[in-house]
Amino acid sequence: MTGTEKSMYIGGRWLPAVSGKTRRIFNPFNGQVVAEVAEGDRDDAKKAVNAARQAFDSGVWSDLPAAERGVLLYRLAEKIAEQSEELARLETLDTGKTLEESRWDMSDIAGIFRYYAGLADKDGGELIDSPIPHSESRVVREPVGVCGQISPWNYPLLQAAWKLAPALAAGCTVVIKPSEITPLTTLKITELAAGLNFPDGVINTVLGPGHSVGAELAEHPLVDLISFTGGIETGKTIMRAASGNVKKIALELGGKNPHIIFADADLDAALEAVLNGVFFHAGQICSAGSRLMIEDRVHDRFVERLKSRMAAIRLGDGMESATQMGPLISAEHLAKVESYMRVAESDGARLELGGTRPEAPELKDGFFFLPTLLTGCQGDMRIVREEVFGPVITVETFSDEDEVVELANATIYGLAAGFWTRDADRMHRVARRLRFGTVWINDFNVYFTQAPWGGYKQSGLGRELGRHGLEEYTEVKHVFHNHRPEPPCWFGNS
Ligand SMILES: NC(=O)c1ccc[n+]([C@@H]2O[C@H](COP(=O)([O-])OP(=O)(O)OC[C@H]3O[C@@H](n4cnc5c(N)ncnc54)[C@H](O)[C@@H]3O)[C@@H](O)[C@H]2O)c1
Ligand SMILES: C[N+](C)(C)CC=O
Repeated sequence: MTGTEKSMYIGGRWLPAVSGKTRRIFNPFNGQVVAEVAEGDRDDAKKAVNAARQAFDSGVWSDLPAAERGVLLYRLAEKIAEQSEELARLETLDTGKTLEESRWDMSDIAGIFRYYAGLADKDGGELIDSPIPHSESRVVREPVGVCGQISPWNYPLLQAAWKLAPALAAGCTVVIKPSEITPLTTLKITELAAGLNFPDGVINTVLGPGHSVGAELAEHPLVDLISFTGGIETGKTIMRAASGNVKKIALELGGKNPHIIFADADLDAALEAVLNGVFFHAGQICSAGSRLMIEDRVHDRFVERLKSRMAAIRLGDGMESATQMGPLISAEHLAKVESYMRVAESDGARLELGGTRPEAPELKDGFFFLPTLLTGCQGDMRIVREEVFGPVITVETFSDEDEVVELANATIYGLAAGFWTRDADRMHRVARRLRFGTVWINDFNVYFTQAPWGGYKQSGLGRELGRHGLEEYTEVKHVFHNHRPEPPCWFGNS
């Protein structure tokens, strides 16, 4: 690690925490310390907000022609692409996910910055057909202002990029806070950005816990928008905190995502999608298809095949090319996933596979949990209703379309859902009826920069990615210009 990677970046300077505290960052594969970083608190967050406020109000970024902002974002994208292998390795060290997954993320991330670099100058506003003679009516989009951005540990840099790129393209200034346990790649791209000509105070990176640094960003009266990705309960806390100055809020929260297999589906392709849908990053994905719903006519056959494929998944060090699934993020999270096995058992679910930590001696120092399959599940079981965020699949059966749509929609979540069928009419019917922000037909867990991402119901507010992701960071202003003002005489003549 270099000196700068240990500090926070505030107002164009690398700074230690005001308190002088630091935090150790661990590799979830073996529990070894991989870095030590500054551990900020509310004072550091306040400094960063003030720097972002000053930069925004000075117009040094927001008044720049959007095309020029785009050029800088494009340069940052190129730096990310050049350094993608180092970034991917850092992400794997920090999260335990396989290097192959981290490489995909990094390639996506460079693309996200390129996309918003290109979009920055594409919205020149809109002329409205004014009903008032001799007047002009225009609608323009302007940057919201200072944005607090809080990201989670499962996709540290990807989720940060979904926030940073559109906010900067829109002309906002930002204070980003990565998860306290996975700050390394966010620090690294801050370093890359610092090497370019972003004006001081436009990008500020603060480190530290959610309950202090994150809470300060959510509460601070000089922050105009808070964008958060993480758990539902934290999202609710942030909504409450943001109400003090009626901040704009963007929330990307959890999911419990149905993956529906109709009997007429291409079952070979569906089986692969079920595996990808849950066992990427050991199931620590907001859109994991952990709630599998199989039509009863094909249930037994599908479950047997799934079980044997799951049993063959190779666990190990994300850095090794043979590894297919890495560890969970931490000992605490492992304990939480494990505790769900007792919940499942008392709910009456049948354990078909896994359900414990692996016994292999080479995995003993990591936070591993075996790929786990639970059958005989019902929609009202806690194991089906709650987000486990681990390598765990629950299986329910159904016998017709109405039944499965009703069951799938009976959840507080609404992030994503997918279904497999060869029936074209059913594709339209079911896609329309599922109440989720993303619906996949004959696929699962597909997301890309050009299409919006976000949740219905308690899975969130607002959208990231695509043009919608840029609009989140703008205010809409109506400018009315009367070219021939005449006295209205409403109150008589003077
Ligand atoms: N919808 C999506 O696109 C999406 C993407 C990734 C992750 N997620 C969700 O994220 C969750 C896992 O991430 P996590 O465990 O890091 O979530 P988390 O809610 O515990 O933490 C997320 C971030 O919020 C901060 N935080 C915690 N308490 C805070 C508070 N009181 N005020 C302000 N900030 C606070 C944390 O420090 C961290 O940076 C899962 O529920 C997952 O589904 C959703
Ligand atoms: C949004 N996504 C799928 C990249 C990560 C969710 O945890």
